[in-house]
Amino acid sequence: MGLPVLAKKVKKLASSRILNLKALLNGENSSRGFAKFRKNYKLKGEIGRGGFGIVYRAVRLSDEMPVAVKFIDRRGIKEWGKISDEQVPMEIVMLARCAKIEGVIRLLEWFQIPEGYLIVMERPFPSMDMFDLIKAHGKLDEDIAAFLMRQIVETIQACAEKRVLHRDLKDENIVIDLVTGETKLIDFGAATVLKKSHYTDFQGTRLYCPPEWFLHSLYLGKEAAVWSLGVLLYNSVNGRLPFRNEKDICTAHLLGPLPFYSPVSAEARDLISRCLHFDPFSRCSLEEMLAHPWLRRDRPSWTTLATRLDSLSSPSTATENKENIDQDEDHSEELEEIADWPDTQVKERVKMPEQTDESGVGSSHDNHTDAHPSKRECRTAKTSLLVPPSSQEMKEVVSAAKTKSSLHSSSQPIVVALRPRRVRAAAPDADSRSPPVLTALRSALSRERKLLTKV
Ligand SMILES: Nc1ncnc2c1ncn2[C@@H]1O[C@H](COP(=O)(O)OP(=O)(O)OP(=O)(O)O)[C@@H](O)[C@H]1O
Repeated sequence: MGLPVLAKKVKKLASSRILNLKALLNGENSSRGFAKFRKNYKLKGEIGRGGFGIVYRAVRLSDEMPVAVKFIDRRGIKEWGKISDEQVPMEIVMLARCAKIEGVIRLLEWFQIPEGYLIVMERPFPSMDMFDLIKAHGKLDEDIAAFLMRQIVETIQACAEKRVLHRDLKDENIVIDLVTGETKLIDFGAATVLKKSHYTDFQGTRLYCPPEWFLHSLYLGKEAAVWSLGVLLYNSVNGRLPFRNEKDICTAHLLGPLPFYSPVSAEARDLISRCLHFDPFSRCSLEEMLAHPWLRRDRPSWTTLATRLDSLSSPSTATENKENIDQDEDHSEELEEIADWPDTQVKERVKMPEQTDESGVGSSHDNHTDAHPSKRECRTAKTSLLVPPSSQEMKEVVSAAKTKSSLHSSSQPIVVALRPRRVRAAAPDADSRSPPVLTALRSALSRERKLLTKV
């Protein structure tokens, strides 16, 4: 059985198992951990899901605080750690270590149930993840990208000081508070203790992964993080990822500078190229990133930037993305009985299998130039099922790319990267022409007004 087929089967299996947990959450199999959870929180709809977990929107009953609840399946937990002598998933240990870091989502508490763990986190309201923000606008205005990136780099640096390495930096894992513009790093499912020596395991997202992993099956923590930040930055200002697969990641440097598909300032290009340096020892450091003029430059406030976001939204993108904003309308009655939901109504963030060759190596023809973006909208987000290519395969790729680079004409774009696609249930919407950020803010304000009148 080929790897992609195997990966699909495992994901399908995991996903069908996760769906059965709706029954568990409604008390049919209720355990002590969950009974305690039910007493304090009210579960609402689903926000997203990955290979071994689902994230739900919920509220804390004592003060109506919006929270997010992540269920992680015990069988998908790869690394464990300890908190006061209790064995818990590393995800919880790492989140707890970062509790005081502004740019990291705040862990409120966790519950153990026989099937896994429920992690309760703060949920900025209204919020949107960076993937949805980029998707809503095609790409980000450089002021907005820099405003967000500066916070993200500072957060990664603060995590490093706590000896936490996130290992899955990507647009989907950055939640943006739409009122303040603050970024919150989420999903510490691949995180581990930051060490000085190299790592030989990886569970993050492969399109954000540095070449040394594919070439040598090892990487250094901070150097790999800087690479991922470079991918994120390129993605923000371009609206697409720089690399399509491992082959692109390992050989793009042989083919000249990365192509840009929209006007991007020389300063931004410079920072991107410093982060995406093939040699990890020549890559810039986190400190150098923060000292770079593109990140240091004074930028307008979030209030100004948010209006720019709205004026950029076309009615169609606004319609498509309005549903992705966490608006927290009170659907509590209909959402309480999650088990009754037909699966088609669940707002899915299903990861589609990538349509390029999965291993990314050894393909006989390179299709950088003849790529049809429409054919490659999908990607597999997690690399957990990815086996590193053999060194023989990589040698073939590198030698093929060297031959190609001598033939390469600079007038041809060499990398056509894909935008990931997520499947979502379409929601009927009366106010579909409002730009998403504005609509979310309006709804937040009206909710606040309602609360004030109650008082
Ligand atoms: N605390 C939060 N506040 C708001 N939204 C959140 C929060 N946590 C998660 N989300 C939303 O849920 C989505 C999935 O969360 P998360 O990445 O933690 O799940 P996952 O199961 O690990 O997914 P993946 O397998 O893709 O990494 C995020 O992209 C984000 O949009």
